[in-house]
Amino acid sequence: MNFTKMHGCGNDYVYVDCTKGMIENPGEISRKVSHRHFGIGSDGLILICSSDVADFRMAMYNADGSEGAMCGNGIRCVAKYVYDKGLTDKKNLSIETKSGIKKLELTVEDGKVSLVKVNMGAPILKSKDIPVAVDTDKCIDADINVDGKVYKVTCVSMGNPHAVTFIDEDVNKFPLDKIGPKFENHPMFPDRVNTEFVQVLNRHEVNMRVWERGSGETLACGTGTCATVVACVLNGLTEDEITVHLLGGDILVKYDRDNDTVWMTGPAAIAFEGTIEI
Ligand SMILES: N[C@@H](CCC[C@H](N)C(=O)O)C(=O)O
Repeated sequence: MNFTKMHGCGNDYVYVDCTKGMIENPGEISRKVSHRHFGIGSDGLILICSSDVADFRMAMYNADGSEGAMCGNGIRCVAKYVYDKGLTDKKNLSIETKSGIKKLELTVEDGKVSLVKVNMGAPILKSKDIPVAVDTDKCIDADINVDGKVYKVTCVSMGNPHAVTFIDEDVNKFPLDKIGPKFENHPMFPDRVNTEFVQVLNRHEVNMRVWERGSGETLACGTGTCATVVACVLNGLTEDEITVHLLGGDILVKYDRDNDTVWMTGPAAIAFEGTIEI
């Protein structure tokens, strides 16, 4: 199988061009290629497919083989892949995902995509649609007891479920590997959850670390940055356009409340290419 290893702010996936034919058992292949010691090493697998309703279709799988409906860093990399490799010459693309069709604007420098702006659509706030098992219509600044400690969470779906947790301490010192899995598998989240731990720096910047459903700690999460900015705005903590600092780089997110639309802008990069026997 030919592959291209790409990343958006260090959130790395193995990308496979399936425009001429699908691969079988993508979940199993994702588990295999993602392994950092016995595989290629990645946060999961992303398939680039043809679409009947958009320019391309993206299918994404986490490192544990589960399928995700949307991937913010992944969709920017798909845009770079199809443009840089000449599968399209369009700088305005539509990409079908399991959470709908997303529109993207590509910035091209020296013939290569450097930055991608994505219309991520409207955030989903209704508890039952995220899903979050609480008896309130929305889950904003709600208490959650994890490992004997009460945290405040705001839950948002950007096509996939996120629990945004604001913390006062230095996010880099937070014991994510211990607490992250407890959020992911907490009974409040029937489909498991991606959790963002967020330290607000000022009204224009936050630091964020993420524990992703199905992949563990990653260096960045695009949908997670969008959920974070929506949560920041809903809790009155920041302006509606802010920079999210992640372990792997920065992403700019704007929550346009008037049009109930989230915009995400960030980089996409190719790390290396190769062939693997599967
Ligand atoms: N890294 C992603 C999100 C990937 C999917 C997630 N782990 C899930 O299961 O929902 C991003 O950049 O958005």
